[in-house]
Amino acid sequence: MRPDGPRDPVAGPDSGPEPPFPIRLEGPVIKGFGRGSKEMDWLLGIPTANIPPDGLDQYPDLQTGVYYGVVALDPARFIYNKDESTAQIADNNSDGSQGTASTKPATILPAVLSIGYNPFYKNTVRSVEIHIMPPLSSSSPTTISNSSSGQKVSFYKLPDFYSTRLHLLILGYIRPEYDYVSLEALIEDIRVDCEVARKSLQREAYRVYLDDGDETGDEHVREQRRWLRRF
Ligand SMILES: Cc1cc2nc3c(=O)[nH]c(=O)nc-3n(C[C@H](O)[C@H](O)[C@H](O)COP(=O)(O)O)c2cc1C
Ligand SMILES: Nc1ncnc2c1ncn2[C@@H]1O[C@H](COP(=O)(O)OP(=O)(O)O)[C@@H](O)[C@H]1O
Ligand SMILES: [Mg+2]
Repeated sequence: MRPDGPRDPVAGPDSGPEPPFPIRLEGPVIKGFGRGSKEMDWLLGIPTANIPPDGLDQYPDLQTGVYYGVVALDPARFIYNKDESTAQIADNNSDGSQGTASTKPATILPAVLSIGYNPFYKNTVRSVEIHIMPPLSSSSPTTISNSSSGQKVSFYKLPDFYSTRLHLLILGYIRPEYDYVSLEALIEDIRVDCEVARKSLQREAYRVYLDDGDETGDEHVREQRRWLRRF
C-alpha cells in the first residue's frame, strides 16, 4: 500500500539524468486492458499509450515503478499542433501512401510512465504505459490549487493513435508502484506524478531534451533528440 505523507515536488538530480538514464525504448502503440481513458466513472480517465515491454530485456536491473521522460510519435501518422496543444491523425490513402501526413519533424513531448504490474489491478504481465502531457509552454491540466477541494481533474487527452510508432527516452525515476485503498487515491497519486514529472523536466538539464528548437548545446543531448525524431 502507498505510505502516507507528502511527496517530493521533483525527482532525480538537478544536474541531469544519471546512469542508467537516459534509457531508450521504442515500439508501436498497442492495446492495453482498456481501463485508462474511457469516460465512465469507474475507469481511470487517464489514457496511457502502451508499448511492448521487450526493450526492457536490455535492463534486467531496472525496477518496476513510475518514471518521467520525453516521447515522440511518428509524424507520418501523428501530426501535432504545438500552438494549440492538439493533434490530428493522418489518414492513409488506399494505395498505402499517406494522405494528410506531415512533412514536419516529430514534436518531442513530456511524459510520465509506469513500468510494471499495476498492483491495484493485479496484472500478471509487465506493461509499459506512457501518459503524454502537453508541452511545458502550455498550462498543466493536472495543476489544482487545493487538492482537497474535490475539484475534478481532467488529464490530457489526444485523438487515439494506436499502431503509431513511438520513441521514448526515460530520464528519471519517480517512485515504486503501489496498491491503493481506492481508485480515487490511485488517480490522485497519478495526478501528482504528472506534476512531479513536469517540474522535474522544467529544470535546465532536462528541458534540453524537449523540442525547444535549440540546436546548440551538448552533443549527447542533441543525439538523443535526433534519435527521438528519427522514424
Ligand atoms: C504515471 C502513472 C503511475 C501509475 N502508478 C500506478 C500504481 O502505483 N499502481 C497501479 O496499480 N497502477 C499504476 N498506474 C497504472 C494504471 O493503473 C494504468 O494506467 C491503468 O491500469 C490503465 O491500464 P491500461 O493501459 O492497460 O488500460 C500508473 C499509471 C501511470 C500513467
Ligand atoms: N495523453 C495521452 N497519452 C497517451 N495516450 C493517449 C493520450 N491521449 C489519448 N491517448 C490514446 O489513448 C490510448 C490509451 O487509452 P487506454 O484507456 O490506456 O487504453 P489501452 O488500455 O488500450 O492502453 C492510447 O493508445 C492513445 O491512442
Ligand atoms: Mg493504456
